[in-house]
Amino acid sequence: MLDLESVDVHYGDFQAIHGISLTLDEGETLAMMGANGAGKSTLLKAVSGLLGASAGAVRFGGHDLAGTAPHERVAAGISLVPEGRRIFKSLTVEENLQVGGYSRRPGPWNLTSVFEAFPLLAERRGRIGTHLSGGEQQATAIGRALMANPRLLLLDEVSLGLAPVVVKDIYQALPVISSRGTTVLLVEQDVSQALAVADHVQCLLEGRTVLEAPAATVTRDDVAAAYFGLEAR
Ligand SMILES: Nc1ncnc2c1ncn2[C@@H]1O[C@H](COP(=O)(O)OP(=O)(O)OP(=O)(O)O)[C@@H](O)[C@H]1O
Repeated sequence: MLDLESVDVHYGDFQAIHGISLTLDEGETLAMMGANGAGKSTLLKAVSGLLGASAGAVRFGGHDLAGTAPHERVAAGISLVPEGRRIFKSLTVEENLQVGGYSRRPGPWNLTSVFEAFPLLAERRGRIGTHLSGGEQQATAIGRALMANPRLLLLDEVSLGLAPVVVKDIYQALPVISSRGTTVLLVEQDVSQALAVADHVQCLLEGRTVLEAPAATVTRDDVAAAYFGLEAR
């Protein structure tokens, strides 16, 4: 479904991504890991179209996305949940979800299925954004992206700044999301959570891939070593 081939990304003269390749099949979950500044968010921006690749190719369903604007990528089935839980704070949970479904594709996601994936949201459906906890805001942001019925969901650091018990709640939804056929590319610094939900993991160091493997074959120590550039595989 998603295929990156030797992608470079620059911010002006600064090269943040160096020749990254990855493949992600339909229904799979890939966790992208790495320390702060490794290039994870930059990579998600190159897939969602917020940044262009300066070399290499980003293909979605076999089509090269070069020159395709972010809103066209959303229409094609790519939805990004950016870092920072940017929901509409003056709207209720349900209104936020409805905004996400404004230009929806056909598919399994609607208010009922989002509330099934995130039972905590069902109880808060009439509550406005300012009165939600960090975890509830994060769940709303993910639910809002699902309402568009993406084929590929990009999640940037969903656990950032949340208490471990809340992170567990959010992560419980991921197998439900996958079971409905949605493909997920997630950026995550919480190694245990990432290994628990992902089919494949990829670890970046200074914009380069230093580890790429099926999640079941990787240990926390492998990832820690890759984070710090101690071992490549
Ligand atoms: N707007 C920008 N202009 C210039 N350089 C940038 C910009 N955004 C990010 N960078 C640089 O690109 C590199 C990769 O940043 P990126 O945000 O992708 O890393 P990350 O792995 O997502 O880290 P974090 O966990 O801190 O978000 C870093 O060296 C960062 O300083």
